[in-house]
Amino acid sequence: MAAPTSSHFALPGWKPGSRSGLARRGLMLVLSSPSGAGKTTLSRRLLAEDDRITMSVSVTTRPPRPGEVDGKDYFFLTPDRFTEMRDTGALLEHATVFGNFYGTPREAVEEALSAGRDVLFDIDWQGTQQLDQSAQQDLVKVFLLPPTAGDLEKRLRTRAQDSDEVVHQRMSKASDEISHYTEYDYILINQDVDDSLAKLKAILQAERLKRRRLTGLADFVKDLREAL
Ligand SMILES: Nc1ncnc2c1ncn2[C@@H]1O[C@H](COP(=O)(O)OP(=O)(O)OP(=O)(O)O)[C@@H](O)[C@H]1O
Ligand SMILES: Nc1nc2c(ncn2[C@@H]2O[C@H](COP(=O)(O)O)[C@@H](O)[C@H]2O)c(=O)[nH]1
Repeated sequence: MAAPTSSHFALPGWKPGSRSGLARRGLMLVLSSPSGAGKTTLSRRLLAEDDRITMSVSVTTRPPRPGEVDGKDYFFLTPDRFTEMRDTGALLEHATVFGNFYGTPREAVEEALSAGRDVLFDIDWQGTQQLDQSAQQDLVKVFLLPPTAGDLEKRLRTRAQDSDEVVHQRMSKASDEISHYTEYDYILINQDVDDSLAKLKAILQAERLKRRRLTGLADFVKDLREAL
């Protein structure tokens, strides 16, 4: 496992390779919300400010929006290719959302986690339920709410990347999506992006310090106690 590089989980006295080195398996930070509440916006900000978290790039059969880049925003697949990945177990979770297929490629996530990196997911409640069954201990689930229904519609419209029909379809599903908020650990009302980002970073920092996530802690404490 890679040596920890941040003071967030390197205790005082930690030296690379030393017995008291603390490492941890990465955690899986899930963001869900009704469409347009701000997951993509917050994810980009978090990724720009935290170099220990990696985005899970989903596969989808939805067509690219203007400006979206294949391999960065999504891997855009044909339905046949998506089905092949799903049927060969290459997806950690998958769901049909707004009539398109979406899924999380397994390999990249497993590699990142075992290297001690955290992974950020922008997925819906169906995918979150599936991850909860397979990776409950690693999962941190955050649900974003818009401040008002009017704000949500305005955000979908000002994003200006979807047709009126698509905006209408997404608004009509928002209430159902929101009904799943009770399945999440944390709720952020995304009024102000800077404020939401600060809260998201605080959640991440606290979750990284959870005792059960730290490997090597028992040895560290043993060494410490022996030296007393
Ligand atoms: N706190 C905020 N205040 C005002 N506008 C916001 C806020 N957060 C995001 N937005 C804007 O709302 C629009 C939708 O945001 P974004 O694309 O991040 O939503 P999303 O949850 O990722 O949507 P989807 O589920 O459809 O992918 C964007 O134009 C974004 O700039
Ligand atoms: N279960 C999954 N849901 C996903 C995945 N990737 C994205 N999504 C969710 O789909 C909707 C629509 O996204 P959009 O980019 O078309 O606006 C949104 O709720 C995403 O969170 C995935 O891999 N699995």
